[in-house]
Amino acid sequence: MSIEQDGGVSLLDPREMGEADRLTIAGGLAGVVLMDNAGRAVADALRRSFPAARRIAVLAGPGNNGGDGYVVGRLLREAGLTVALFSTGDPASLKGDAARAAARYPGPVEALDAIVPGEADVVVDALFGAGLDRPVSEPIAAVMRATKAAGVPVVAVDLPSGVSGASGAVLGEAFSAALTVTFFRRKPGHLLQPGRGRCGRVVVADIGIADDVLDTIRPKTFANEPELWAEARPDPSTDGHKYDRGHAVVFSGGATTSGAARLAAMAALRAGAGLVTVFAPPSALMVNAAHLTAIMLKRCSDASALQAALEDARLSAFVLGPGFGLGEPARDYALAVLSARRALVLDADGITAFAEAPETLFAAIRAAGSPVVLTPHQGEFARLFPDIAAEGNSSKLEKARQAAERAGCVVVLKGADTVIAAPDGRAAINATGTPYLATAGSGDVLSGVIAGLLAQKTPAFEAAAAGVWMHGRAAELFGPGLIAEDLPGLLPKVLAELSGAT
Ligand SMILES: NC(=O)C1=CN([C@@H]2O[C@H](COP(=O)(O)OP(=O)(O)OC[C@H]3O[C@@H](n4cnc5c(N)ncnc54)[C@H](OP(=O)(O)O)[C@@H]3O)[C@@H](O)[C@H]2O)[C@@H](O)CC1
Ligand SMILES: [K+]
Repeated sequence: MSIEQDGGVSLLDPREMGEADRLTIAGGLAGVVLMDNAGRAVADALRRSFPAARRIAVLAGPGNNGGDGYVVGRLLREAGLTVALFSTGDPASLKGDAARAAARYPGPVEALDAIVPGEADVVVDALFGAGLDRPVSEPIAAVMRATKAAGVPVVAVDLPSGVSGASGAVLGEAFSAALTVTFFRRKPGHLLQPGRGRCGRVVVADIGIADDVLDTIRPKTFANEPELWAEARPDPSTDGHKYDRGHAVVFSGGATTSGAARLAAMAALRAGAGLVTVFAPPSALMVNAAHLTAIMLKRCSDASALQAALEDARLSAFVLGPGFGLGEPARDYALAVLSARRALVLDADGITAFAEAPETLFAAIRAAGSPVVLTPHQGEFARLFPDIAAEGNSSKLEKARQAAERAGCVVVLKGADTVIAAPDGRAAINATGTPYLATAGSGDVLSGVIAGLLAQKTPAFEAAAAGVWMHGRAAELFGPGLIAEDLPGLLPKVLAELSGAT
């Protein structure tokens, strides 16, 4: 059994992980063996990451996460390290596998508040894992604060204590780990913020749970990584005609706000659309003409002109919103594209334009049945889904899922941990990108990339997920000083990476 499991892209919430555990035990592997394997994986990862560490403090909680801690303590002692173990309660009150692990621990068990964190080279956090269900309160929180203040590196078992595995929320006090060792598959809390920022490096350990338990569990939450959508990506076959790669259309706003459409159009072209046209109102024709070369330009003065243009069935994917302006034209154009059953990316003003009448939009999306992707940031999301946004207890993952189900289309809820959700319940959490992506026009580029993939017939969920990943990866390749204009030009490098990798 190797320590590091490939992990795969599936993410398991605590309930699903419990099922993986039960299925494995029902298949004949004892729970105590799973716990032993978990503890061994943590001990090994710790020794590899901190080879010079000699004095280890283990903080053990009241459940099975604490049980893992007793195993770690025992194995590190056997390896010749100096281990002190501090427990939240009387070890005699532990149950099941944790009680058995504690019984095999060969050293003294001290009270939690006896710890002097500065005397340890590494602290093992085995307080709470998947079972955390309420904020960490005093006196445990005080010990966590003292440990943090001492600046000793923390190795977290499964999750940094205080981080919810399901939502990434910080419940009360939480550790910031240097290394987190989790088991079988990552959990949503390892990717959703603020949890992701508390995990440090995440290692996924093989503890003997077979991959085929996933056939029964059928997880619907994923890390947004190429494995998730590699097969759905357009086939860049060499002998195709440009029309085989689709024709994307981006609607331009007026003369002074037309740059956003050009950013989206360039991104759609770089993402592989065969042709891209900017549809511009008469006032913005000249400024667009002055800036566009490979991208075509067409006058579109009102909804009836658009209706006429939609007669051309080759126009396959549309972007509406970037710099477009609010009000009636935005609504009319979106509804016209939907009634012509074309793929649509609705962003920015295109989303806000439906703030007063979201049901009109959702009904049109359902009637169209064509691929539709909404790309709101938090503020735009709250305009379209005010009740879902205001729900204090639901995670970003749940919010995006509920919104996708209600709207009947793919929803990309943007941020440092962008969530892409489909109406069938699938959701992916993205981790590519840098803080430099928070720059003017960055969202316009994203909508263009997604439209470029939709134009090539990539299904909506995969197009949105791949687009978000590629957008973030482009930013990573550029680094500091990024502006939105840089992003489309970086897409060829990203595509080359993907072709090499998949
Ligand atoms: N599943 C698997 O495949 C495997 C799982 N394994 C390991 O098991 C871990 C999950 O174990 P778990 O379910 O016992 O939960 P865990 O995180 O120990 O916490 C539960 C305890 O904490 C308590 N409690 C909760 N919140 C609290 C708070 N704020 N403040 C105070 N107390 C609080 C709660 O108390 P109660 O609510 O009953 O009062 C209960 O006693 C998992 O993370 C992994 O490390 C591995 O061994 C191998 C295979
Ligand atoms: K922990």
